[in-house]
Amino acid sequence: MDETTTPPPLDELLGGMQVVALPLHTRFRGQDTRELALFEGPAGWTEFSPFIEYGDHEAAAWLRAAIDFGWAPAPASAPVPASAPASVPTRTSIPVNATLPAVAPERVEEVLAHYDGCRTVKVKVAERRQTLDDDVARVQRVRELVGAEGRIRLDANGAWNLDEAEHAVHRLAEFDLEYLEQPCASVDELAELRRRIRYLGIPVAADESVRKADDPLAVARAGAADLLVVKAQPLGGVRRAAALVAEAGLPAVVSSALESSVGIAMGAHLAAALPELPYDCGLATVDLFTGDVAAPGRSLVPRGGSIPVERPEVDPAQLERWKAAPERERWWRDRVERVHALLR
Ligand SMILES: O=C(O)CCC(=O)C1=CC=C[C@@H](O)[C@@H]1C(=O)O
Ligand SMILES: [Mg+2]
Repeated sequence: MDETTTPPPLDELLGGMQVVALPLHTRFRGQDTRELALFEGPAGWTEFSPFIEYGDHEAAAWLRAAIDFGWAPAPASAPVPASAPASVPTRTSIPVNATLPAVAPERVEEVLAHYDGCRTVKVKVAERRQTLDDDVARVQRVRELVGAEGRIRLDANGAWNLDEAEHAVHRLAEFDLEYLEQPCASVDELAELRRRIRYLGIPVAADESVRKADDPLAVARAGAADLLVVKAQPLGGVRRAAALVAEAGLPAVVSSALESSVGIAMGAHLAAALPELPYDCGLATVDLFTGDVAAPGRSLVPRGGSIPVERPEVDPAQLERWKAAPERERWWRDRVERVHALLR
């Protein structure tokens, strides 16, 4: 636990907990609905949303992050660790990318229309039960739509082996790629792929090798990535993630964990605190939902390609509208109780 944020008692956490199930307009990560828990702490609303299949040990970092964002004292009075950059935001808005699930080319235009003014598109590739031809058709359609000035990055979620990744890059390089996110699963494979495709000049980004690793700095130390994708919740919160970026010494892209506007605000505060932000951030994913917990018109969705660095006001009517079923709420209460016990 960050020494500045002692976990509140369990009763205090559970007392104000709200569990919602937000529908997605397009299937993402094999899911049509995103379940998440919200708490209202003294510093404001905060989110705890490890994916359903994650175990308690992995979920502990997500709870630390939620507590840090909802219970940390105001930045001005907080004694932050020397290794962490100031948590006072240095930016007031964050440029963001559109996130395109692995849809058929016919649907690309409709999905991208949700993202107002985004010049960068992250395209999901290497989806199960799809082929490289499907990826090529999707990326080709994106390039047609964004024009020569648009930026295209790909995310394979570690699904390719080394040779598949090398082959895929050869097929997809003609579409002028900004970077390749987690093309292979292991740090060794990333390092070797990076060596093999260096002549193409396409950077390799690490995502799962940071957020799901026992040692999130190992990929940077191994020289296996050109940049890191960092997510506030899995890395234990804004301050811990910012300290990790500083220690890694690599450029970073802040990305969402498919959160409501409350969790996205946590990501926006992380992006605002980083000294350098050379890439658009993956924080536009509220646009993948058909509902949110913020009041209508107040969601953290891009306007003109950016989101503001602010805590959205949570709307009781939206909490009621998207309230999870009672058995799912019980499931989340049990989870919070178990994970809270791990923090002590
Ligand atoms: O980075 C983005 O553009 C959006 C966020 C995003 O892609 C993800 C959010 C949540 C879970 C992940 O499978 C996925 C990712 O792999 O980056
Ligand atoms: Mg990723």
